[in-house]
Amino acid sequence: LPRPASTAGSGAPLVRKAPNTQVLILGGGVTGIIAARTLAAQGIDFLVVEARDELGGRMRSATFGAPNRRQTVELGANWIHGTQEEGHPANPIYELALKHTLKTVESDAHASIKTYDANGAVDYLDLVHNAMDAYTQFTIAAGARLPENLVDLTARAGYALIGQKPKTLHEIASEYFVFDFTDGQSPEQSSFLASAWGCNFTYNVDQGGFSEEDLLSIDERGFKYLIQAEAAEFLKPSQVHLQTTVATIGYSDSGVSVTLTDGTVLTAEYAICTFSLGVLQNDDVQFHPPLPEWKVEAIHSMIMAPYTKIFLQFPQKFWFDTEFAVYADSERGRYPIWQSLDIDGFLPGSGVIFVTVTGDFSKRIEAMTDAQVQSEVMQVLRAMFPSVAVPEPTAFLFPRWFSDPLYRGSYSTWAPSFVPQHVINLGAPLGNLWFAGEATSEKYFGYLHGAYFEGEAAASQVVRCIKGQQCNPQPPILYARNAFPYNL
Ligand SMILES: Cc1cc2nc3c(=O)[nH]c(=O)nc-3n(C[C@H](O)[C@H](O)[C@H](O)COP(=O)(O)OP(=O)(O)OC[C@H]3O[C@@H](n4cnc5c(N)ncnc54)[C@H](O)[C@@H]3O)c2cc1C
Repeated sequence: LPRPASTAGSGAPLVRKAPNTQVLILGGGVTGIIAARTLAAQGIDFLVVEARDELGGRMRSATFGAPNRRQTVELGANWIHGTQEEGHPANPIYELALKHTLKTVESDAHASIKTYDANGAVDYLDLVHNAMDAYTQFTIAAGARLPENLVDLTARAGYALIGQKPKTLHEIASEYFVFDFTDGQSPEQSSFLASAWGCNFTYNVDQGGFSEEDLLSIDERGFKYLIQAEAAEFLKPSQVHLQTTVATIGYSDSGVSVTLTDGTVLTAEYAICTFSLGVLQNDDVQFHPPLPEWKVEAIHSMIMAPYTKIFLQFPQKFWFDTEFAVYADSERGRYPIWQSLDIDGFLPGSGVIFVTVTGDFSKRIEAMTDAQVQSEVMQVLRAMFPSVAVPEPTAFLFPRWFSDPLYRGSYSTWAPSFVPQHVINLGAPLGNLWFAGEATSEKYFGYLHGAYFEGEAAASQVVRCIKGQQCNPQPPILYARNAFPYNL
């Protein structure tokens, strides 16, 4: 919308009251775009407000590499986790990928692995496979607790219950590959129950999951293309404001008023806030009135896990021919998981390899300079390949999700103290302000498909409210209480 010139410089906030805009969608990631599509299908007017200069949110790609060897790499989401088995429901992200002819390749974290430690290549693949089997036992043990209504525990306690106590560096690195590399946090920090069902609801067809297949996007248009192409089918230019950052959100039972960082005020009957859990935790956006205690408790009882990929390009490939490599350091989680893009079927000849770090280690390195991180990474690579004269990389890229005020981390995971009441409260609306995002998904938190389903669900509820149909959001639970009191 054009900025009214008359009030410029007067000091008074500009009020852009978009005529007929009934719903403001705050954030243009998967949740926001699918919410917008749901409203568009019902003929409801809306406006998407997004701080960045493109849609996609945490589906974010970059062009990386030396000038004559540029490649598209995925800084954020890269996999479609679970596709479809015949006769079973499909992952909606997989359906979008098919619809928009996204180029993907099957990714095999179960078989295409090589193992290393500080002395170079050492074969402890049997331990990696043991860790995979242990995780299956872990999910079964967690599943058995649900019908009994047994309390949640840390994933570490869950592992102990199945007798799994990794001790050697190789065992610890193997556990990391299976656990932290997915959950983005350590077993000490994560929920036993939710880690298990998060896996089952996506991968286990018997539990309503999609399939065990993972696809990796290698599309040069970027993984984000699938959501941008979907948006292009229905989104009119007047229905989206890019490079528009929300500073405050005011809410009541009769409407929502959003103040942008330039002072402009947007008003609407309803709003759907899709900002990440990390943004909500970090007070990057202010709420008026301040969020009630039950909302604050829910927001801070979940974890926004940092998951960071560090990309390197070399003139020549000198590393493994598998897709993955696990590196066991004396410090758990120190540059442990390596992925090669320079393999057949992926991006052969690209010279690109990347390493992923998670959790507290990821936070630690975000505070360091690129040069310091590169030096640590190179130390590890040289330890993994002692007989190779490993050169300095020709390109290096290290995105900092945790310090980015638009994300403040990579994706949500459940802490053991995050109870069912909290997930209801995280998604519960405040007056006409609704909340949706991957984090509000009980079954699929953390995933793109979780974001998809939450955007669709929140917008469907808002449609019902607008149309005057029965629209009863689950009311918040003002006090999440213990079933059994402490006896102090
Ligand atoms: C490194 C990484 C790897 C991942 N890997 C995978 C994977 O392989 N597979 C998978 O399924 N999932 C993966 N995920 C998770 C997945 O990306 C998310 O679950 C999903 O993209 C979340 O979508 P969303 O719309 O809920 O949130 P977001 O994508 O965060 O969308 C929210 C939008 O709000 C905008 N915004 C924030 N603050 C403001 C503001 N103040 N004003 C205006 N706009 C604002 C943001 O720019 C963003 O576009 C990964 C995430 C990361 C970061």
